[in-house]
Amino acid sequence: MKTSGGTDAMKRRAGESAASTVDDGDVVGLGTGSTAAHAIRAIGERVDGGLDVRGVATSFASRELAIECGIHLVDLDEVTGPDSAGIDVAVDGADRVADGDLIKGGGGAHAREKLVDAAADRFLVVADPSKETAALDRPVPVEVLPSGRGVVADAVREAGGEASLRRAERKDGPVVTDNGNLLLDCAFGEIPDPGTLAAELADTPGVVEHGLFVGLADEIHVGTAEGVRVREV
Ligand SMILES: O=C(CO)[C@H](O)[C@H](O)COP(=O)(O)O
Repeated sequence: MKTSGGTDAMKRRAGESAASTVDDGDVVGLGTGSTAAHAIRAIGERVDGGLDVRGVATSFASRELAIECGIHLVDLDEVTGPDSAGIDVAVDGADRVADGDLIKGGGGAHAREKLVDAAADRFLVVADPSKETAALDRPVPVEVLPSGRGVVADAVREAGGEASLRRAERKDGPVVTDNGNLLLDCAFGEIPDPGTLAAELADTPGVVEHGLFVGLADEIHVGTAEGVRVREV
């Protein structure tokens, strides 16, 4: 995604701030998107300087970037489950941040992002100030089984929303996720009770994962023109 130099600098500050908290020996969840990419590059620079970490990618894109940055990668199932190392910290971006709750999935990677971010001991959100709003107010990306898109769209309408299939920009047809599924962007207007909507979406047959991240974030790092604001939630 193309951003202005100013916004990109703010995203970079947020990414670098979160990357600076990674410790030697950590297993690190590597988020997706332009802000998370700054964090991945900053972790890569620390790896060049001798930091020993293992990364868990949340998407094809974050995997490619991590490889380019020299970060040793492991699969999620190598570090989770009984007697496993676990994930020490995950760093990921967001499309909206309100009261510590998030809308994610602008890049269509929220299913794997949620797996990794929720499994981490510490989940650090990295954002620029445009992502902060009083209420979650943009369409919620919902990954659906391809054959279930009509069923899910009907359920979204019954819940008071409107679902639109995300279409690809450079091909005729829909966006297909890294998991081979489709995406519905579901507009509900302002979401007064994200927890209730999250539970409703999760209960809908055909939904693989939705982009509401409720109560998962531990710290929000917001890059600004002056520096970085860090807030625990
Ligand atoms: O959820 C995401 C991808 O699924 C991204 O983290 C989110 O879209 C933010 O992206 P960016 O940092 O480029 O603004």
